[in-house]
Amino acid sequence: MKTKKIGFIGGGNMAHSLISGLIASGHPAQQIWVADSDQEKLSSLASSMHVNTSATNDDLIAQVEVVVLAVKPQSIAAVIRASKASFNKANILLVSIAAGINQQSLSKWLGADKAIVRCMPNTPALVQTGASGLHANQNVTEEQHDLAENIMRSVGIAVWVENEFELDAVTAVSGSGPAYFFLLMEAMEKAALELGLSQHTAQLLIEQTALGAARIALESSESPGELRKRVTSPGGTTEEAIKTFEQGGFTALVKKALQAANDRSISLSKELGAE
Ligand SMILES: NC(=O)C1=CN([C@@H]2O[C@H](COP(=O)(O)OP(=O)(O)OC[C@H]3O[C@@H](n4cnc5c(N)ncnc54)[C@H](O)[C@@H]3O)[C@@H](O)[C@H]2O)C=CC1
Ligand SMILES: O=C(O)[C@@H]1CCC=N1
Repeated sequence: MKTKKIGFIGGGNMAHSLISGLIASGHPAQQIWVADSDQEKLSSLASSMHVNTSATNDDLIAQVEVVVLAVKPQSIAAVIRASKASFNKANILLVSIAAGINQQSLSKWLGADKAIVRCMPNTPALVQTGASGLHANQNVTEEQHDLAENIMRSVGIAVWVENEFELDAVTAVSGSGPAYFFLLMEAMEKAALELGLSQHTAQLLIEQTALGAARIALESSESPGELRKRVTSPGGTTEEAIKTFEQGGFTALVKKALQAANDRSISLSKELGAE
């Protein structure tokens, strides 16, 4: 995998996370190409990460064996259509990370015989703690399947889903998921300031607590519910906080929020997909 040439069309937030993670995991920067219509962004990416840059998307496609399409969902159709001739190159694999753009649309724009992996990563790839869901179409060879998995594995965990619709749920759970935890951290920080802690102390305690909770959940065989009970002493402080969360409809609200993200992934595919 280390010898594979990987190209990123779009060098924004998610490409930055993936490229940083790839380099940190040992993938040579010289084997990575980036193209971005924003020249300033491209230059800053090249100088901070020492990756190759391509003047155009077509130049990039000519250089690499796998293209990770990392532009906004609204730009996917135009980007693929504009480079369709370049994508005709043999044995090229397209990995799309766009939310809500389905295999059917990608195949229509690119060609029904093309190898496509639809993937939903997340930004913790930046620190090699990413979580990705992947789905391959029928044209993806075993080697390409392993290649896509290896790229995502080098920046975290990678899970294949059998049914493509599961990627809408993956998007709602882990694609958008980091933002939910950040929202909770933001809210906790505001509350901590009101309780009299300094910003520095509050931030330090909250970040370490989030890390500790995630590590215990990962390393323990107990469920989050059981782990929560271990913190919750009868008649104690946690019980009061949990009661307050539930009185405010916390669990129901989380369900509603994830459903909304899942539904947005589906509606994006209708709004932006090929007819
Ligand atoms: N940000 C996130 O947490 C996640 C994002 N995604 C998906 O990743 C994709 C990219 O998202 P972000 O990185 O957040 O967006 P972004 O806006 O930070 O990056 C997109 C980049 O594409 C460039 N671009 C636009 N048109 C282009 C073109 N024609 N050719 C080459 N480059 C072009 C822009 O200049 C920009 O640098 C989206 O489709 C999104 O759904 C998936 C998982 C998580
Ligand atoms: O918000 C979005 O649409 C993208 C996809 C998952 C995370 N960010």
